[in-house]
Order: sequence, then structure tokens, then C-alpha cells
Amino acid sequence: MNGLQLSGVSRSFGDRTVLHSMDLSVQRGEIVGFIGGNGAGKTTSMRLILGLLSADQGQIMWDGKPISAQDRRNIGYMPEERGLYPQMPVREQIIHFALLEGHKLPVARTVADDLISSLGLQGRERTLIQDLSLGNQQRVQLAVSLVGDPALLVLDEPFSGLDPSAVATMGELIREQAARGVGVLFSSHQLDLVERLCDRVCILDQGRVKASGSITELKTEGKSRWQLNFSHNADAFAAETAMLRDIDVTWSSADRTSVMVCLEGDDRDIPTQLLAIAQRHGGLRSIESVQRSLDELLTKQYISAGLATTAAAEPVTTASEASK
Ligand SMILES: Nc1ncnc2c1ncn2[C@@H]1O[C@H](COP(=O)(O)OP(=O)(O)OP(=O)(O)O)[C@@H](O)[C@H]1O
Repeated sequence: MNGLQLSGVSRSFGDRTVLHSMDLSVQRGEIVGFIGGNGAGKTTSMRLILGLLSADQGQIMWDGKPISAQDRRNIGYMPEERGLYPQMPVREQIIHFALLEGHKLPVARTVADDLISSLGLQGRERTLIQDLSLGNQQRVQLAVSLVGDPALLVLDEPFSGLDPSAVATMGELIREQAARGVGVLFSSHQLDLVERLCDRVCILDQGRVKASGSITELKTEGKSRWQLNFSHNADAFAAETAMLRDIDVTWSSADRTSVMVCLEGDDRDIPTQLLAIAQRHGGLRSIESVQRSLDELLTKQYISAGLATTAAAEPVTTASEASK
């Protein structure tokens, strides 16, 4: 396989195991979102990839072979704790990291100037890092992770603290890198962003991979959802549907004319049972298949703590539940 692969990687601190036999892959040109609540093990995994920590068990491979120190030099890293010198000007800072990367001074200057122009930092060359906006500090941080022309970017919460326009810019920069064939692994608590940017996600909960795959795969896995819109109040339809087995029914409009029905199984056909009930009660205007949002999927299914949830829809209660 091309790119990065972790197989069965475990890591403990003292007697506490924080990663349990983890599998993860990032191919060249692919953007993978790393999602998990606080303390799930994302940063630890990244440090293992970078070789800043060693694994107790398992293998980390690059292009199908055990990852070497040389391979790791081709990884650009944006650590969560960041690592810029607040009192150094932008251009000098990037040159400094390019020199550390092993470039000679004239090359380091060219690398810095190219990154300054491609990351939109023109005019800020002499500004001290501490005088930059957070968004521009993150751009410099990304520039620093790119000085070695990496084959893989590992970005620990690159969007944290950014305003919407800086988020959009950072997202664009990440997409550009992926389009150049760079694999990108980034962690984030902002699920809408992950949903927009990523080809695949890896969901980590308390050190265990709960799911990985494309977002579409995860969203349709094992369940299907249908929204039925009625011309009148759908109380009778909802009450009868809520009595069926393996079904969740929630209101999706305040006037109770729209009902969301979630069924076990990822059948793409409109369930005949639902149509029959709807027909019996009359007034059905439309029925549409609805995908779950990523945050709903994660908070309901995979993540035990630590991610922001959206407000839950009001469930339809059956007569027997209401009387309890
Ligand atoms: N050097 C260390 N010594 C002991 N425990 C550690 C060490 N580094 C991490 N841990 C523990 O490992 C667990 C995973 O931490 P990690 O920083 O990898 O999580 P994370 O998913 O990045 O969380 P966050 O989203 O809050 O940054 C946490 O319980 C943390 O306290």
C-alpha cells in the first residue's frame, strides 16, 4: 500500500493503555479526518507516527515497509501545542525551520519565499509571530510543516481557534496539498469541517478505533432514514409507526406535519410498511431518504464523550410509553 499504515498499534503509559491495537491508513493524496473526544488518543497516535513516542506493539509502515527515520523526515507535523517563536519575524521563522530541515541558506530562503507567497503571507514577512492574527499564525505553522516538501502532513487540530474565514483558508490549503499528492491526517472536533474536507475518517474512542471509512459509508451503515411530509398533522401516522419494531420516529417540524423515521438496515427502497400506514392516514405529500449528519452519527453511535452534540429531535412517544 502507498502511504502510511498503522496495524495493531498499542501504547500504554504506566499501567494505562491509551491505544488499543489501532489500525489507521492514509494514502497519498488522501485527506483523513481523525475524530475522537478529549483524551481519545489522537495526539498520542500522531506522536507515534512521527516517532516522538514508540509503540509497545504493532507496526507503522510507509509505502509497505516499516517506517524509517528517513521516511519520517518526509512528514510535516503541526503539533497541537504549536512551536513557533513569538518574537521572530515570519520569514526568518520559516527560514529557520527550513535550515533545521537540512536546506542550505539560499535554498531555505527560496523555500520560505515560495511558502509565503503560496500561503498568502505576502506583506507579513517582517511581522513578529506574536503580532499576527491567529489565522495567520496558523498559516505560518502550516508553512513550517511544509518546509521539507512532505509526502504526508500530520496536523493536530489545525482549525482550533480560527474564525470562519481562516477556517475556510486553512481548508483550502489542505485541499491544495492533497491535490498535489500529499496525504493529510488531521484531527478536529469540528465535525462539519471534517465532513466537508475528508475522503475518509477514523473514529477513535478511548483508544480504540470504533469505525473508519468514507463518510457516506459510515452514514448509511446499518440504518436508513426517511422523512415523510404530510399536508396535515401526522400524529396518527407517527403514533402507529412508532409501534413498529426496530424503528425510531421523531418530529422534524414543529407543526407535526413532518416525521423522520429511522429503520434498522440500510435498505435503499422505500419501506412498503411505512407507505401503507401513510396511505391509510392520508395526506402524504412526499417521502425522501435523509442521511444522518456526522455529529449525529458519532454522538449516537460511536463516541462516548467529549464532542459537542446538536440538540436532539423530539421523539414521538407511543401511548404505552406516555402512560409510564
Ligand atoms: N506522556 C504521557 N504520560 C501519561 N499519559 C499520557 C501521556 N500522553 C498522553 N497521555 C494520556 O493518554 C490519553 C490520550 O491522550 P491524547 O493526548 O492522545 O488524546 P487526544 O485524543 O489527542 O485528546 P485531545 O482531543 O484532548 O487533545 C489521555 O488520557 C492522556 O492523559
